[in-house]
Formats: sequence, structure tokens, C-alpha cells
Amino acid sequence: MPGLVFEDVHVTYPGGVRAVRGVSLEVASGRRVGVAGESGCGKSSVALAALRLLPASAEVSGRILIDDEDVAGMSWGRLRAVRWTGASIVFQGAMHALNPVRTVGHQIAEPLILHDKLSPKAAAGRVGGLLERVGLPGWRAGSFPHQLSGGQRQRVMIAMALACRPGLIIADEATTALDVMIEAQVLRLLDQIVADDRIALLMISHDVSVLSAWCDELAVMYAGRIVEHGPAKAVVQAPSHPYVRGLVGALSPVGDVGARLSPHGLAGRAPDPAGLPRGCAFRARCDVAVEECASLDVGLRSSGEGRVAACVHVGGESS
Ligand SMILES: Nc1ncnc2c1ncn2[C@@H]1O[C@H](COP(=O)(O)OP(=O)(O)OP(=O)(O)O)[C@@H](O)[C@H]1O
Repeated sequence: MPGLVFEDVHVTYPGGVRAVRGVSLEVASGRRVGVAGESGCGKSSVALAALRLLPASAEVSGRILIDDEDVAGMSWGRLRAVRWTGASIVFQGAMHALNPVRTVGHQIAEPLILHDKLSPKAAAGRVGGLLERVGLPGWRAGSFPHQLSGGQRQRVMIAMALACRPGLIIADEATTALDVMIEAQVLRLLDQIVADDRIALLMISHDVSVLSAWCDELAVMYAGRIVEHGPAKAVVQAPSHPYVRGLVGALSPVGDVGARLSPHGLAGRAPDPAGLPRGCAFRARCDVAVEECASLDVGLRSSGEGRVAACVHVGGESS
């Protein structure tokens, strides 16, 4: 069953900032799809576009479907309902988004009352179970956010995201601020939820090592485009695109979860999305660039075994 589908999605901000350029991606129910890339490559814009959370000044084209329903065509009422009951998003800073003067129990109950139309008493009755689901004892419902650690607050945000049983969760750098041990616990939890409830999970992170460890598929973005996509382990073990080779080569060999991208792993910077060069956007940083890269910006081509990459050196037919 389809969860989330992007078809040739473009996002342009005022001033000609081409943040997302022709992204196509599918996150089916029960699948974990990761989107990786450096800061500014357009990852968050993709996540926000999925739930129409971009600023009104952003121009969006292409199609985004949630469970076969076109997001662009949804009324505001329908969109509000879908944001809680069909799809939920957990942000990096989400743990700071909790209301400091209300107990976490009240905050988890709120979407159940608003969207599932439960009575306050029935909603409160569901809170304990949701907290236990994310590994917190039910009595924590009476705690205020400041009485919890960062990891516990992030779990509360996940409990809120799960409250109305969405079919899709978008986790945008949802574990980035956590220390490695807590991060692994939260990732295991998300993993369990995908397996138990057959939720579609879109995980967005700058950390390709985390995504390769926890996702079925990995898409790597560069300057607004997906430059490589395929089974996560295969992409990381033998990348086809020179940018992805650089990213993966920058990983420390500490093992899956412990590995981190070195900030100095790739020389140079991504181009300004308001003034993209002609040809391949990665050309200036690429150690295998050839003359035609200056004029040719090739689309995704098959690199074998369900994988695609956007590079002139990758053979096979266009996908
Ligand atoms: N509201 C906005 N107005 C103008 N430009 C924007 C806006 N939001 C994002 N951008 C620009 O769009 C590009 C993509 O940003 P986006 O946040 O989607 O990337 P990202 O990969 O998620 O980066 P980060 O991890 O730093 O958030 C960047 O160049 C950013 O400066």
C-alpha cells in the first residue's frame, strides 16, 4: 500500500532559490526510506512540502500523494486532519516545542481529543499506553517537560506523533540532538513501530551512517536533487555517484551507529541554490569531472540492482 509519493517535486523560494529540483521518491507502508545530504541540500524542504508546511512564499510544483490523495488538492480542514491522523512529522527541535506549563500527559491527549474526538477522560486513558509504547512509565503523564531529559522529551514527541495512529511518520533530524546511546534507543523504537504498525517512515538526516544502519532505502540529495538512490546498505557499501563516495569516504570506521561524518571529509562547498551553475552542480568538487559535465546535467540512470545515480560515468538506461 502506498504511503507517501513525491513525483517530480520542485520547491523554489523567493529570489530564485531552487531548493528542491525534481525529486521523485516513494515511501511505501512498512518501509523506512532515508534522505541524506549536507546542510542546505533541500532535505527539510522536501519534508515540509509533504505536509504543506512550507511558507506561503515558496513555489511548489509536481505531485505529492499521501495514501493516493493529492496533498495540493486537500482543503484546509482535510489537511489539518491528515497532519495528525494520516501523517505526523517529528522535528529536530521538537523536544523544545512542548508547552512548558502543561503536563506531557495533557499534551499527548490533545490530538486525541481534537482529531479522534475522544472525551478528555478516554484520551487520558490512552496516554499511559502511548508513553509505555515509547519506553516511558505511565506515571510520567503527570510530569512537566522540564522534569524530563532531552531524550525523554523527544520520546514524548514521538508518543504525540503516534497518538492518532498515522500511516506515515516523517522524522526530520529527529534524533540529531540526542547523544549516541539515546539516539540508538529512539531509532530502535521507530524501527519497532514501523514493523508493528506497518507505518511508512521517511527519515531525513545529514548523517548517512545512521540512515544506512536504520533504513531500507537511501536517497542522497545534492543541491536540491537526488543524486543517488537505492537499497541503503548497497549505496553505502559501493556508492556510484562521486558525491556519495565522498560522503561515505568521510565516515569514520567505528561501526554503524557510532560512525559520524567528518566535517572535513569533503572539500569545497555546495553551490548557491539561487545561482546554480550550468551542467552538473557537483562538478566543481568532483575529482572525476570531464568536459561534458560543464554542459550536461544528467538525470538518474540505472547503476544496477535497483539503484540509480545521476552521473555521466554511470552507465545503463535512464530511469
Ligand atoms: N523560507 C525560505 N526562504 C528562502 N530560502 C530558504 C527558505 N527555507 C530554506 N531556504 C533555502 O533553501 C535551501 C534548502 O534548505 P533546506 O532547509 O530545505 O535544506 P536542508 O538540507 O534541510 O538543510 P538543513 O539541514 O541546514 O536544514 C537552502 O539554501 C536554504 O537556505
